[in-house]
Amino acid sequence: MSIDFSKYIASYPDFPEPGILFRDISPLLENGEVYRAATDKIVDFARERNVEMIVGPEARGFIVGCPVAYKLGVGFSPARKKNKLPGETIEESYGLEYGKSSLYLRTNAVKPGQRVLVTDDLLATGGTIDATIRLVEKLGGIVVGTAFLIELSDLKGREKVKDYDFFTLLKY
Ligand SMILES: O=P(O)(O)OC[C@H]1O[C@H](OP(=O)(O)OP(=O)(O)O)[C@H](O)[C@@H]1O
Ligand SMILES: Nc1ncnc2[nH]cnc12
Repeated sequence: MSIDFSKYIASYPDFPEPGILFRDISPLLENGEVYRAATDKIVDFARERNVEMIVGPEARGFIVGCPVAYKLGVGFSPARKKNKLPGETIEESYGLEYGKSSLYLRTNAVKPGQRVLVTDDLLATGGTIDATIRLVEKLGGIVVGTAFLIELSDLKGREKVKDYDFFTLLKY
């Protein structure tokens, strides 16, 4: 039976600020069968690319990337926001649909030449995924794919990841 994943995305106008139509993945996550089916699609995408490591940005990139890492038996390293990661880290800053921020990755997170999948829940302007990719590449990792649950096409984030294999479950 094929699942209509769009039925499990909730939309909230003017959240977290006026003018933003927030696409919430919570209903998808709250349904075990649907969360697993969505994860399995990304697992298939990752298997075809011999992924050895997954990196996802805080916070929703963890929700998408961790179950894929578990299923593949590969590692997951979180790209975190300011003052969250101890030890030696590298930093990349980026702009958002709302706001500006920085992401940090442990300098040992990825080995040079490692095949890395970058995951997040949603691609909007592409700032977050671009910063995450830059972190991985700074450490010598090879980004073999980017995977999302949702792409917001109007915001043209796809242009930021045009050089990478791309997977999205849903497009708006
Ligand atoms: O393509 P972009 O324009 O960069 O936007 C997409 C990013 O924005 C959201 O995260 P947010 O920064 O709101 O953080 P959160 O996951 O901690 O809620 C979302 O989870 C993506 O990571
Ligand atoms: N419209 C949106 N909905 C949910 N998360 C987002 N992150 C950036 N833009 C977003």
